[in-house]
This record gives sequence, C-alpha cells and structure tokens, in this order.
Amino acid sequence: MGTSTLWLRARAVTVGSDWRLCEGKTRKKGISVCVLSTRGSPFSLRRCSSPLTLIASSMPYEKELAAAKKAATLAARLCQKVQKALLQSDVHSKSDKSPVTVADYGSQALVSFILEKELPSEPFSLVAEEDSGDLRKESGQDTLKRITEFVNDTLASEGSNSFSTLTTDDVLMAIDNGKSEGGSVGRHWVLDPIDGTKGFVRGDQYAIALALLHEGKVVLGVLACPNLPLASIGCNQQHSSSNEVGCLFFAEAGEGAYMQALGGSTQTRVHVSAIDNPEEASFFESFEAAHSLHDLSSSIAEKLGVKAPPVRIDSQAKYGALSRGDGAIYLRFPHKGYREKIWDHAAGSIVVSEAGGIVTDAAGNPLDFSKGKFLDVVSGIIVTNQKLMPSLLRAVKEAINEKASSL
Ligand SMILES: Nc1ncnc2c1ncn2[C@@H]1O[C@H](COP(=O)(O)O)[C@@H](OP(=O)(O)O)[C@H]1O
Ligand SMILES: [Mg+2]
Ligand SMILES: [Mg+2]
Ligand SMILES: [Mg+2]
Repeated sequence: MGTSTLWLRARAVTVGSDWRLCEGKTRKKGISVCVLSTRGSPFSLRRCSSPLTLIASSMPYEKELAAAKKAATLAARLCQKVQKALLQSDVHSKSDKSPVTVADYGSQALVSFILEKELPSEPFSLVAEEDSGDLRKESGQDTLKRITEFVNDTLASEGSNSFSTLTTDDVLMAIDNGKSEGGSVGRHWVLDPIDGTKGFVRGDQYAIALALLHEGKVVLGVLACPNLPLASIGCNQQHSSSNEVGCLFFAEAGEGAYMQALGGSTQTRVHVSAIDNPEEASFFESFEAAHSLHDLSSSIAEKLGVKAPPVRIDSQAKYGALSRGDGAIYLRFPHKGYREKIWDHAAGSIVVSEAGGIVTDAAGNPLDFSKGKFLDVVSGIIVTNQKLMPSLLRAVKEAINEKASSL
C-alpha cells in the first residue's frame, strides 16, 4: 500500500461503562480496532494494532448527551404543567428583584436528580442559577411542597417505576447540588433551569438550558424550548402549515447541531443562515428592554443596512432559532454594570457554533466559560454567521463609539 492516508470516520461503541471499542482513523493499513478508556477526555489510547494513528473518536460525550436530553425534556414537561396552571403565588421575587417560580426550582431539582441518576459513575458538579435559601424559610414551605408535587408528578409521568418518590428534603438537596463554582478544571454541568423567567410568566418563550464544561470549554449543550414553533419564526419565513411547538436543540463539540421535536421525532441537522447581504438579514434581541439596549441594536442594524424590524423574544430560544437560520444575527447589549452569567449562554453558544455560527463579545473575543459563574465580556454579546461577522463587528464598534461620544 502506498503512503496515502485513509480517512475514516471513527465509530465508537460502548462495551462497558469505562471502555469503548472503537474503529479508529488509520493510516496505511485500513481499519484497526483499538480499546480506549473513556475516563477523562480526550481518550487515552490503551492498546491498538500497529500501525494505527487515532485522529479522533466520535461522540465522546454520548452518554452525557443522552442524559442531558432526558433531563431537559423532563424539566420542559414540568415547566409546561406549571405554565398551564400558573398561580400568582407560584411567582416570587429574588433578592435582586428578578422573578423565580416553582417551575425554575422544580426544573433545577429534576435536572440535577436525573443527571446524577443517569451518570452514577461520574463525579457530579453542577453550576446552576437557583438555590434553596428562600425555600428553607418558614414562608417557603408551601412553595416547597408544590415544587415537590410537580417534580414527583413529572417523574411518575415518565412511565417508569425506577424513581422513588422524592421528599421535600430530597428536592432541597437536588436544588443545592447546583452550588458548584465551575472553572477551568474538570467537568461541570451548567444549568439555567428556566432561562427567560419573565417570558415564562408572560406565557411567552423560555428555555431549559443545560451544558457541560470540560476544562473550561463547552463540550455539549441542550436547549429545550417548549413554546418555540417547529417551523421558522424568522421575518422571512414561508407560510407553514405546522402549528406544532416545542423544540429540542442539542450539540456536541465537533459533531454539529441538531433539532428535534420536544415530543420526540427524528433529529435534523441545523445550520445558521447563509445570508451574506445584511439587507436580507433579520436580527434577534431580548424582549425585555431592561436586558438589552434596544436603541443601540437599532443603531447597529441601521449601520449594517438591516431592513427588517427586530425579532424580540425571551431566552436562549434566540440561539436555537438562530441555529436553524430563522434570523441571521443576535445582539445583546446589557445596561452598564450588568455581569453576564455562564448559564445564560453556555448551551446556546455551542448550539449556534456547531451550526456554523460565531458567538463573541462586542470586541470580537470568544466567550470564556472557564472563569467561574461570570463571563467577562466587553460591552455585549453578538452572534452571526461567518460571512456577516466582519461587517457586524465594524457596525458594533462604530455604534458604540458614537454612543460614547454623544454622552
Ligand atoms: N439587567 C439585566 N441585563 C441583562 N440581562 C439580564 C438582566 N437581568 C436579568 N438578566 C438575564 O437575562 C436573562 C433572560 O434573557 P433574555 O432577555 O434573553 O430573555 C435572565 O435569565 P433568567 O430568566 O434565567 O433569570 C437573566 O439572567
Ligand atoms: Mg433568573
Ligand atoms: Mg437565564
Ligand atoms: Mg433562569
């Protein structure tokens, strides 16, 4: 055989919780079989027939992704039940005055519980938005009981008897498992149990956003968007006969981004918009003016030549919609002093980047998820495709400078 390289897609098959049998990418001698340890990533090569060069293995986070999809889907079911029957007493105010509901707590308890159950052999670390402080007070006891009922109802509706009924203490413990600080070492799950709580309370868009960090990098993400139509919501959408809502987006590093119906369906690969003419592009931004400067994004859009009005929706559903090309741009410019949290962007950013998009801060720097709970971003977060990014960055810079000089 000559010296040409035979490139084959690696295929991994789990043969035990710690080992995989893998067909590797080989040079010269076709396919060889090797055994790889799945403890730690990238895989360590233990034994292989020589000469074999392993370039990559496919789906190294396969079981984590399956667990994440299951957890987010169940949490979405709980949120849907709560949204249908939302009582005024289900909505509370946190110390920073932002809202939290029984569904935020229930979703966090459920995701934390499912991940631990599904991945028993892995050390469990979760960075999540909510904590149980208010539920442990006397005034929180009724709310805690209601959350526990929703969690148990949802587990029961799973149709499996494999979960025992959770007590209120179990629920508190599951919520507080989310106290990890994250960082650049090891693996950490990152959860926003309801992103877009204000949208959820209004009956609009929200998302359950779950991601996995490995050595500070996002390696997988799942976005459950219970109210997002399966058909496009972009400005230029074709008329669709489907009114079905509920989307599950997911992505693993290097494996592309996918969408399926939340109720279960075949998955389809998604790609960001290929538009290179800003005049044809539409852009997403927060529904809430308190979360993003609408006047700044409108000035950026004008400089760029965008003609369509902004599409304003809550939550990381914006990242999901963008990943399938519903719009071409997402602009987020918080008011001065606000610090972005990793759970508001981790899952969304990997879904969009695996769909071919780029997520950066306003200065063009990639987002750094390795610094703990907060993202240190310059001015704001912008998302678009590769072709539009250079002109978007120029428009952002110009608009920011103009705003600064007018103050
Ligand atoms: N003043 C502010 N500026 C920017 N973002 C804010 C904010 N106050 C809250 N947020 C964040 O904005 C998120 C919602 O984003 P969006 O506007 O895209 O729907 C909230 O997530 P939660 O709803 O999970 O708390 C919250 O983390
Ligand atoms: Mg919140
Ligand atoms: Mg959020
Ligand atoms: Mg939230």
